[in-house]
Amino acid sequence: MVYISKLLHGGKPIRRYLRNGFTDSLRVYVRGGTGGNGLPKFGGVGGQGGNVVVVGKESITLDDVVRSNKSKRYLAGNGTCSSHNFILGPPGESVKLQVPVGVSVFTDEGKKLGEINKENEELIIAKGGPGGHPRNGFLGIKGQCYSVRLDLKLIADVGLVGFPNAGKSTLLKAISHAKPKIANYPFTTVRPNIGIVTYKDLRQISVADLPGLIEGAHVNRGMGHEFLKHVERTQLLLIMADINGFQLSHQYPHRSCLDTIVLLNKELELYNPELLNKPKLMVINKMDSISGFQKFFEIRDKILNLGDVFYEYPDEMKPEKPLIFDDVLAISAKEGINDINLVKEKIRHLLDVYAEAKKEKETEKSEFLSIRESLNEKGPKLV
Ligand SMILES: Nc1nc2c(ncn2[C@@H]2O[C@H](COP(=O)(O)OP(=O)(O)OP(=O)(O)O)[C@@H](O)[C@H]2O)c(=O)[nH]1
Repeated sequence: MVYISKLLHGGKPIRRYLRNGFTDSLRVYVRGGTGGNGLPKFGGVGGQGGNVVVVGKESITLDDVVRSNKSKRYLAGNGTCSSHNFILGPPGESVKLQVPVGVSVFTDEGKKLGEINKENEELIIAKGGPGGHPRNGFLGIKGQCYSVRLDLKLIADVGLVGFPNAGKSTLLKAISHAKPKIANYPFTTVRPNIGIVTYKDLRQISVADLPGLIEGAHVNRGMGHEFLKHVERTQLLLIMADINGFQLSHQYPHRSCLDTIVLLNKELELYNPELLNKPKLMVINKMDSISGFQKFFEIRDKILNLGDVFYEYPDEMKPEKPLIFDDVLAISAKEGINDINLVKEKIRHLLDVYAEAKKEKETEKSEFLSIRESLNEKGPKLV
């Protein structure tokens, strides 16, 4: 079975967090080793303290990291002091901490130490101290020590974003084999769900369904922006809205479908304006509702030229830059079997078109570089 799933996924193992529930943040304590003391009498230099290094692994989750070391402390070995037998003290042993691919490492002050994007990629997160030598009075120096946060961002191809109750989980269930929780109340989805969409030619595309966003998410209303980090690495944003709009409860105003799209535009922009540059597919759901199509045709052009309607909104709701969609689809995730196929095909088409464009751009860039290199070789020599 594992072999078959590996085969279907193009020979690569399917990331474990794509199959299971997962922890997406973990705090651990790390300490680099202390350098060994030098030997003044002979000018001996102490060994360097070992480092704490994170190493990327596709096949593990942050839960595995906890299970493998419940203390969550990673202490590298100290360097050996210089001695008669070893004038240059041997270095301390480095500690390797395996983490899932997609992890970024931050200090408690929020400084980013780096990220792991590939299998076996390594990053030193706590350096060992130098050994004692003449310039530091032959006294070994302590290594770096602090707590760090391992922050996992999903690496899914498509990210589903929308207000609560828009039907994101229903769509995910319909297009993939995922089994998300579906209910007629907001915030049914409290953590990201991942589904794998399989096409007839066995190509597989991963889709992440994120908890619903609401207006004011940037000030932590609803689930806040916490989950938006997971769409940063997706290639395509699938933005979903309910044709009937959304109302959190009776105390809150009812927002029309167009309002929710403008508000999503605003929240995405406040989180990270670069998200607006990603390819985007707009899906309007619940078209089986009464006068669904009539409502859709009233707003279709406005969705495609979103910037033109901003003047109708108060300043606090107005985004700086409009979302520009590659396409707008009107579907019923619950009733429309053909609609589901249409969404699947559209996702595939857009991913293929953008992958092709990216490839062409890279080829152009490398051709340009090689032309420049050859011109440099043959061009007039500047003295
Ligand atoms: N009429 C109709 N109802 C739908 C459709 N799609 C989803 N629903 C219903 O809308 C409700 C919310 O659906 P979900 O899929 O849980 O919505 P969600 O966007 O994942 O919601 P959160 O988890 O709160 O973010 C459920 O009662 C669904 O049955 C549709 O196409 N038509």
